[in-house]
Amino acid sequence: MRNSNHVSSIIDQEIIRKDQAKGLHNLIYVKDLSLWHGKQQTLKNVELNIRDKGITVLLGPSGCGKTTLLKTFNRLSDLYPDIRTEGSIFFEGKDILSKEIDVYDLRQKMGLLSQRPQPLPGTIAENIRYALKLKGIKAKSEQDDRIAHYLQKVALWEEVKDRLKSPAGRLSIGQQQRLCLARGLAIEPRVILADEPTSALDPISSRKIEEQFKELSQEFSIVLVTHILRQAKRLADYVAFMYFGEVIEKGRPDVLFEDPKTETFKEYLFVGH
Ligand SMILES: Nc1ncnc2c1ncn2[C@@H]1O[C@H](COP(=O)(O)OP(=O)(O)OP(=O)(O)O)[C@@H](O)[C@H]1O
Repeated sequence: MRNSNHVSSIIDQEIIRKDQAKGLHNLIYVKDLSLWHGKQQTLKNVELNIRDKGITVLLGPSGCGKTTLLKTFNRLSDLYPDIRTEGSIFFEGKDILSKEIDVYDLRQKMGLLSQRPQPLPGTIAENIRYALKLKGIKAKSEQDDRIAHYLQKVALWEEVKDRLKSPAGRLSIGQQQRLCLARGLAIEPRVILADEPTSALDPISSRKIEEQFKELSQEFSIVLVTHILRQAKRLADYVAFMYFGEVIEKGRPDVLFEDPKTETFKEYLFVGH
């Protein structure tokens, strides 16, 4: 990852001051971000602000770089040795691409919900208890209270309260995804990064996840990757449309969907993915 220094946070403070003067509250600022996988450039000069609270949707056809962008937010991109970046991502006054960043801390603040639910081996309760232990919550009674709290928060409590000690793997895929969301919330993130979180789910389970996202967006910033146009229309407070590694249109959904500027986005809307 690229090196950076305190100049980043000075720039960040200036941008924040300007935004606040305009009544905007942004949490993440992506500035001129480019990313290469080896020789292939996957992200090209991305400029994007992620709102503080609400749902920012990264929309676009397969292979346009949505997941890659999402993974740079919690530095999961570090896992690939041939990745090189230029540009910055400002979050809480720091450039998260800089070497000085505590990646462990960053990943706690930027929780990731992946396409396929990935429950831990063990029981339903243990899945959340694990996250609570990571947060340093040791007392069993407090852990139990919080397990109930987070399962309620994802509307799973009524379905599982009598079988908390049964294996998480026995839940339906939709329930597993809500359990993973509850486990992520137990870490108390600031941002929820969701990579096509409903793609493995049936329509009813998908709708439940969408409802949870709407509720959670009052409290958290959610960055949602999807290529489903209808889902973007249902959920987005802000949309970035990506194409071949570039953000080519962005803005409020009412404006963006009603008045697309580029032929590419018009065609995407017309085909209606
Ligand atoms: N680890 C990697 N090594 C090399 N190339 C990669 C790697 N990860 C992604 N790519 C390439 O980067 C490009 C963007 O992929 P990415 O997964 O970010 O797209 P996407 O918009 O999320 O697509 P989808 O909707 O299909 O998941 C693709 O050309 C992909 O092949």
